[in-house]
Amino acid sequence: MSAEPAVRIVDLRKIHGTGTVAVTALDGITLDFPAGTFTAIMGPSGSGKSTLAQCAAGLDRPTSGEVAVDGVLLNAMDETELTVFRRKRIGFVFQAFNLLPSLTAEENVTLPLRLAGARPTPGRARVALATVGLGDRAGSRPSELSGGQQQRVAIARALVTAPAIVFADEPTGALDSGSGRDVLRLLRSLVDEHRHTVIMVTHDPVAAAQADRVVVLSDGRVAEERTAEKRTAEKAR
Ligand SMILES: Nc1ncnc2c1ncn2[C@@H]1O[C@H](COP(=O)(O)OP(=O)(O)OP(=O)(O)O)[C@@H](O)[C@H]1O
Repeated sequence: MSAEPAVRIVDLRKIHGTGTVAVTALDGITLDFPAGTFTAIMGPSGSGKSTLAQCAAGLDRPTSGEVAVDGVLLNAMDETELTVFRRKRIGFVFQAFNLLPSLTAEENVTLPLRLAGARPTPGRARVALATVGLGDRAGSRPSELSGGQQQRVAIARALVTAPAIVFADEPTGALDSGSGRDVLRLLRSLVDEHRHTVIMVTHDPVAAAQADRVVVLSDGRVAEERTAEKRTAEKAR
């Protein structure tokens, strides 16, 4: 096992805007996200959850502080290096799925590989789609899939590069409760069965209950950290 956490953030600060409209979204956050764990980030609206995920995933730049993914410091990278690194090592799942409507499930899934300059074999996408339970839907376009299935394609797309970390920002926010439950079970199984590392932003306590650890933010700071004792006890059995 790698001694490095999948993600380490140290004294992370983010100020949006400048002068009189400046908003401190993150006010000194230090957290480790160990490999093979599932963490939920909770907190009231405006507490900094999405900003934390965006900065930790290299989609936004912190004002100060450090972000390391799999031991690699993101701060020092220029935009091109960051883009290349993100494509290979970081998966992101959005509330609104963000699939390209004209592409099949398989083409959506292989997009990160093609953007990274690789010529993916069909097998890569099939494995990722099979992992999310959609091995038989490779040729379907998003409009032919339910919301839950589209989100699972988006998860397969996030997994296809074998990333060090998968970020999910309100992944069940656009789904009915049944499909949402399926997506949460899938995220859980990615951690339990495939040793992926997941960080999920959520408002929903039911969603957060799937995680090993819940980090609660308030005004850009860590207000509380809880580990799921029940789950930890179950795992130990
Ligand atoms: N691009 C931006 N420009 C200016 N202010 C921003 C920007 N993004 C976020 N903020 C502000 O930063 C603070 C944290 O926002 P953030 O979206 O991270 O919170 P959140 O906890 O994810 O909220 P929500 O649950 O409503 O999505 C808020 O006060 C927000 O208004």
